[in-house]
Amino acid sequence: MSINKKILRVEDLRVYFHTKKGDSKAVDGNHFTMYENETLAIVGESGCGKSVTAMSILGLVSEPGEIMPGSKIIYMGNVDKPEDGLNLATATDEQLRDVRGNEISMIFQEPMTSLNPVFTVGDQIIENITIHESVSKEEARKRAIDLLGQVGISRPESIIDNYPFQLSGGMCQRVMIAMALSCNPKLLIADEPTTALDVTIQAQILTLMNQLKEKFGTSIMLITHDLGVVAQVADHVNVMYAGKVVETAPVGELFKNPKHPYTVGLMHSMPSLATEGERLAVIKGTVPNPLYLPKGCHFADRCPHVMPICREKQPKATKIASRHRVWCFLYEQEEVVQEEIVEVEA
Ligand SMILES: Nc1ncnc2c1ncn2[C@@H]1O[C@H](COP(=O)(O)OP(=O)(O)OP(=O)(O)O)[C@@H](O)[C@H]1O
Repeated sequence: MSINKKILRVEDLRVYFHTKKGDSKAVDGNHFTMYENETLAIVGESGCGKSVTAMSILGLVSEPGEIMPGSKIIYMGNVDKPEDGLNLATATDEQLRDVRGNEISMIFQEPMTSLNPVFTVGDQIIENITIHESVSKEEARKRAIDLLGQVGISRPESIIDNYPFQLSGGMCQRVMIAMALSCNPKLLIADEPTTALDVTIQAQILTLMNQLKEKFGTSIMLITHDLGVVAQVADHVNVMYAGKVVETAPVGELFKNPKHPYTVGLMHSMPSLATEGERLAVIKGTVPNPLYLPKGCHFADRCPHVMPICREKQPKATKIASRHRVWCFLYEQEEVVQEEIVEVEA
């Protein structure tokens, strides 16, 4: 199987919020790689660090948050030295501004609140285009109409002059996607882009995102807590728990052969995956407070297979199959390759 070009490599990403009570370790040692033309879903319960991971990539972590020294977020799109990449964790404000919007765009959960209510959708898309490129207003308007058409809005030449409140939630999310795509980003980060929409519109937006990925070769990071959404659109999945990726795998492989007890628990709590008549399982206990993370595996207190070693130290990555890794002591005893730094390749 040929693998696309790498676009982002995250190594040992730690993001701490320095609070009066101590350091809240929102992200605590994340590793992953993203590829062109691939949708990576980041899945996990509320508070596990999905959004903070995305904000760090965009350089949007603000005080009291800090991307800790040693963290690497290597972006390999259009940068001066693609072979070295640009470390977004240590980039200057100017470099970050340049990457944001031009190279990496983001769409958020609430399309209505992300759009400015006092400007027409056209004004907002046109402004986004003209900030990043030197094109005339007429040319930018033409592009905006074209983009609105591409995201499935009918009569784009009239909708362009509407205000956000004149459009439905699903239409607003399409406008947000058009805006995010207006500068041909290499990487699109979508943070729960469909949670505020009803189920039919959700499906349409997810299909649209997949079509756009194919068409533009964009790499998409999709943040969600919904495994149904993951199954529908992801190529690859990172399962996060309490600030860390605990399992990473191609989507088919993850659903067929989940390894981490947390991944298995998540799957058993998903209605469409439970066998008929089977009661939905709930993962007992709660996510640890990021102020007081345990010394060993963060999932130990909730794990049905917990062993003494799990409370003593953190597991390393174990290779299960091509691009499938798990961080769990259950598998460290198997004869498989273990790695300190994970470059998830074939
Ligand atoms: N400004 C802040 N100050 C202190 N802690 C913060 C701040 N922002 C986020 N956190 C903490 O970081 C942790 C991770 O939050 P994050 O929003 O990334 O979770 P998430 O997985 O995206 O959850 P959700 O699905 O609910 O959005 C949480 O424990 C949260 O309380």
